[in-house]
Amino acid sequence: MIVLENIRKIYGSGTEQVEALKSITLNVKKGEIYGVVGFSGAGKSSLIRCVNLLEKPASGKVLINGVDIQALKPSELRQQRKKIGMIFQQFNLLSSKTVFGNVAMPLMLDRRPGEEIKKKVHELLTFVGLEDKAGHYPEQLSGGQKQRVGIARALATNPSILLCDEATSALDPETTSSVLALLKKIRADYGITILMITHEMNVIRDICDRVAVLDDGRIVEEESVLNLFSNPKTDIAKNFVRTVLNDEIPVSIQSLINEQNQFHRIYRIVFKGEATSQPLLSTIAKKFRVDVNVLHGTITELQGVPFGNLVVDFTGTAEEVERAIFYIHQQQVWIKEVLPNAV
Ligand SMILES: Nc1ncnc2c1ncn2[C@@H]1O[C@H](COP(=O)(O)OP(=O)(O)OP(=O)(O)O)[C@@H](O)[C@H]1O
Repeated sequence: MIVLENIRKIYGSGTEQVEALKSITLNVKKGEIYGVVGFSGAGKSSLIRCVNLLEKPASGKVLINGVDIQALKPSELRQQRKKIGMIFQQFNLLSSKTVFGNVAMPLMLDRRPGEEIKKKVHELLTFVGLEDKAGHYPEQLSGGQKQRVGIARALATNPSILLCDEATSALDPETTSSVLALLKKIRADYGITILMITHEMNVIRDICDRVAVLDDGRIVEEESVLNLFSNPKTDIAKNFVRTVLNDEIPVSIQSLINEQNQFHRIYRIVFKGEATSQPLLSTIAKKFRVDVNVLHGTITELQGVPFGNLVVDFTGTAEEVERAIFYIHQQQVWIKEVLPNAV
């Protein structure tokens, strides 16, 4: 659906040159919600703007539905761009136009008949829940309402792709949730493929299927959201995951970790999906001669799948603890000993 092949983006020239994207390759599938997360300056805006050629790559290919859009004539590119909607952090609404006028704008530029425009704008405003705000001006709207207008406008030309440029970064948490729910509905109702850039890992957790971690112009990790959250590999991905899943072990527990011995050992257990509903720890306590004590943990939901991260203290003979650990491995549950200074 969206394929980027070895995209490089360079700003400036000579000694002032900045290589914002260093050979980016990614493939967003039809109907997918794909997130790119990175800190400020990582290259997120450059990346998303290369998808509709608002920025021209220095080299590499951009394929949309198999079409190399850099090879299109200007008129063909204009047609192609109608299939790629975009929403922005600062909404980019025209303050001199009403809500109706803003949503109608792409259709007017496309010279559609007035009746068709009226019908379509009404349909879109109903879809985003703003049918009663058609005559209002942007300054009379809240941030969340402005973004809904931005979304309605982006959908006006029936795009197959929606690009979201930090679409919720200017919104409070509750409004963010409602805008994310609307984006999910767009995918469900219209089958639109969504590519979003964000620095907020909670956005990735709540809505994306897959995620790429961008650092200094490179994708350093790409995974399903479930896999990235359960087993981030790079330090930067670990830091992003920590911003929403607090898996750091509290200082009060650190001393217990340092005092571990062969009868008293501490493990981190990561449960995914069905494993979270199994009474694993009570089974262990019954099946083996070990005491199990949960020291710390969180349980959340990722992509509709329950996900748990627990720090557990096992007490028993070394042999019994090993048997219990072996049993946990057999249940397809991830478990690893927490060693002093390795938390
Ligand atoms: N027009 C420009 N001219 C020169 N350098 C630029 C330009 N736009 C971006 N850059 C540089 O390219 C790099 C990537 O910037 P980009 O805006 O893509 O990152 P970002 O991850 O979106 O950051 P932020 O979240 O702060 O917007 C940065 O070093 C930035 O300074």
